[in-house]
Amino acid sequence: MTIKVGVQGALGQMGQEVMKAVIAAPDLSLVGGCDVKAKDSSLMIGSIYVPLSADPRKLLDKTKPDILVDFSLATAVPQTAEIAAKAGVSIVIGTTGLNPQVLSRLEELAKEHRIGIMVAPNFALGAVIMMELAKTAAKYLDWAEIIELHHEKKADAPSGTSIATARGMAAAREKPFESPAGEIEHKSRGEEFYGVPIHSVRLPGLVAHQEVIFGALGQTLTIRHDTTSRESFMPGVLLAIREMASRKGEFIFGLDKLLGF
Ligand SMILES: NC(=O)C1=CN([C@@H]2O[C@H](COP(=O)(O)OP(=O)(O)OC[C@H]3O[C@@H](n4cnc5c(N)ncnc54)[C@H](OP(=O)(O)O)[C@@H]3O)[C@@H](O)[C@H]2O)C=CC1
Ligand SMILES: O=C(O)C1=N[C@H](C(=O)O)C[C@H](O)C1
Repeated sequence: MTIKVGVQGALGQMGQEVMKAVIAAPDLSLVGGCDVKAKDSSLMIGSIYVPLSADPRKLLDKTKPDILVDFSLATAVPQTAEIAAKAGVSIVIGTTGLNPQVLSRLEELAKEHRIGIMVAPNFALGAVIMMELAKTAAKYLDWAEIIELHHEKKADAPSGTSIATARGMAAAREKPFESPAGEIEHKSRGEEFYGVPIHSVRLPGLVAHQEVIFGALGQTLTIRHDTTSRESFMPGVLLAIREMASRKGEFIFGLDKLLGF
């Protein structure tokens, strides 16, 4: 059976990549795109006309997707999710910067409306492995900091990946990470999440990169992941679409859950 897919944030960097990947997948059908700057019209991708709208309600009514993939802006997600859930459409969300209240509401929506909802801060396999390796290292090494580096157009900071990494690292330990004794709050020391300082770099020329650096007596361990192209996210996004189409009533956070980690 073909899974019908709509894309929110369709005119953005990720949205365009997702639409290409969906068109290329034989078991998926791209039925439409939605974006704040779209006019009610259509977009030609290769030889396919994709209906576009600025209004997710209109798009869902007109194109009736099974799944809506969202790569837009954190502030857009709550409203889009309510609309999709009421229409019985499952949702795969890559948008980062969602706060815990929004995540809880998404969990409720999945159950209330018997739809699948997945939120993943990073769909690249290498990034998921980096997060898993960081959890392992965090069990043994007492000092850690994260540096995340992204393109200059990124809206949120720190990245969703870095916050999820810090959360996983802290959960893997029995005690908090160490930090310098009597440290004064210097702005340049980054912002702490789950006891791990995170430093954000934004520069043209970068795509998405992260280093998790552990320290111990006489040694450091650096785990680094580099995204050099947004194609890296597509196998993960397609896996999530295929899985969430049939996981009615389930809320899943993180691609690791679908990869059996
Ligand atoms: N989970 C993952 O693996 C990944 C997640 N991301 C995340 O995905 C999101 C998008 O990234 P990226 O594609 O680079 O960003 P872009 O800014 O390129 O794309 C976002 C698109 O959404 C549009 N948009 C903004 N507000 C709304 C709204 N209210 N309704 C509909 N569309 C809206 C933007 O329009 P406008 O330009 O006018 O604002 C833009 O066209 C970010 O949160 C990013 O962190 C990115 C890469 C991988
Ligand atoms: O905005 C991006 O580009 C990315 N955002 C995600 C994040 O915030 O972690 C995933 C990846 O780092 C690319």
